[in-house]
Amino acid sequence: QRVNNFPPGPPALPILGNLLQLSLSNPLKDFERMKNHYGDVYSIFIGHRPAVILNGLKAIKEAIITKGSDYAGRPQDLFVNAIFQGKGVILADYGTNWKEHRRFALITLRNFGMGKKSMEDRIHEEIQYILKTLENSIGTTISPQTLFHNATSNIISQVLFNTRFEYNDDIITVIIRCITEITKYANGAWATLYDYLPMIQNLPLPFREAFKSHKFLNAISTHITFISSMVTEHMRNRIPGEPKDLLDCYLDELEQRGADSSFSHERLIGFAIDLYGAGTDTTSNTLLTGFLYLMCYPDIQERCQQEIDTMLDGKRCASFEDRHNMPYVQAMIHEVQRIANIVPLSIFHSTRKDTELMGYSIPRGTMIIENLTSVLNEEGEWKFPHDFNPENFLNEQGEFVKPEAFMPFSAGPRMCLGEGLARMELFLIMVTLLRKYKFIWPEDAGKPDLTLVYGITMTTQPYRMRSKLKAKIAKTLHYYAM
Ligand code: HEM
Repeated sequence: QRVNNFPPGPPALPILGNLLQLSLSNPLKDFERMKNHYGDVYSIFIGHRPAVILNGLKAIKEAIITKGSDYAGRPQDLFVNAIFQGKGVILADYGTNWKEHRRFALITLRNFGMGKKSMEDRIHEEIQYILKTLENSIGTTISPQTLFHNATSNIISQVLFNTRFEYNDDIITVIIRCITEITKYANGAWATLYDYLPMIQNLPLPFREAFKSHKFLNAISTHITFISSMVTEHMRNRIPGEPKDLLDCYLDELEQRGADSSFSHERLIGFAIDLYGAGTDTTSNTLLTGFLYLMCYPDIQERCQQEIDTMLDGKRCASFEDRHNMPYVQAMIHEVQRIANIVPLSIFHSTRKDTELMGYSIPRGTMIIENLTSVLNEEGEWKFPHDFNPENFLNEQGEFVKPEAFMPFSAGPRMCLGEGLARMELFLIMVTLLRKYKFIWPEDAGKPDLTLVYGITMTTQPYRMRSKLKAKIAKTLHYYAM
């Protein structure tokens, strides 16, 4: 039963709630259908538990920005909580642990060079490996999935562990596969069933055994083992007071704070798992969507390249500051992020007290699902809500403008804390690659399929791409080989 003045929604069945009205493999269309029927704020029942779905800029803004503190909790009784046990920052509920770890992450990432030269250097170093891989693929086609996942994983790995891995390294290949599986399984059919019907956790064998040996749990335990080994290695080899990476900084902080803070070795593992996973899968999937669209829209690719060539003329490499002189490229990258819709339902929030939204009453502890998809393609907020068109981010003078409805990183107190790093990576990687290569959809690859695959993060269908040295670059190759 919906309590008085609770947002409306479809009638729910006993035990199952609205389970039968949602596709377990991709509920995005069902959410949109319900929005058209019940309005921007509606509710569904996940088993016996109510959840409120927020759609559109107005409702989402009121909740997570205007009343941000009321909506900044995280549900603590989902499948993913049972697995990760609230040790990191992403799933941690509002409170001292989350606040201290979030603050520490933001400060440390900034000190490691967010917006500063050193982070740019690290990203440029990794770009050299991407360029080498592309160089070796000339005359043939490559699958960019592994390439971009390896590159973004190495960038965050440098920040966390001061380590990078070769692209054919066996360990990292497994770890990246685990991360991509986790983001698909964590809100896939199995996890959703567990959340809808928590009683399945207590069913007798062999069901539980089958569940325990499921690929998802294997992926998580491999990932945890990898991060734990990194932490152990840092504890053994670090020089106190001389941090080389974020793990060292954390261990220094732990020593200074002593036993009664929220910092601990165990929490460090959860924290590093979160940053590593969130830092890898999101940025790489955005790049994958970006290059797929640039191949499908060669005119947009070419216009970006013209701007890049003009603005970087005589410069050895791009710097993040250059974005201010490249309105079209900026617009293209933001448009890629809008279309890529990387985290379509954000990470679920929860209310911290009884509150209100658009006239409805929302009790404390209600699960809140921010439907970011509904804002990123909201009619009335975009010039071309359903097309890929960088004009969505350009004003009549051709200047770059960022509409309020651009929120792929969400907003408010729980907003993505890796935004700065992600934006720098996207800009430097896309600009450097587009400066040197033209990307072409292989003639024998059939028609490109732009349908994205649903998960906590959206991914493209696997595809192959052909890269060709740009004519101007081909002539001056020696310059870049320096
Ligand atoms: C294009 C890239 C990225 C996108 C689209 C993205 C998007 C998001 C979104 C939508 C959230 C949920 C915010 C909320 O609950 O309201 C989030 C949270 C988070 N992201 Fe990102 N992210 C990206 C890159 C990164 C990177 C590179 C890192 C690591 C440095 C990172 C670390 C995190 C963390 C730790 C949280 C949890 C914040 C909290 O609960 O306080 N993300 N991100």
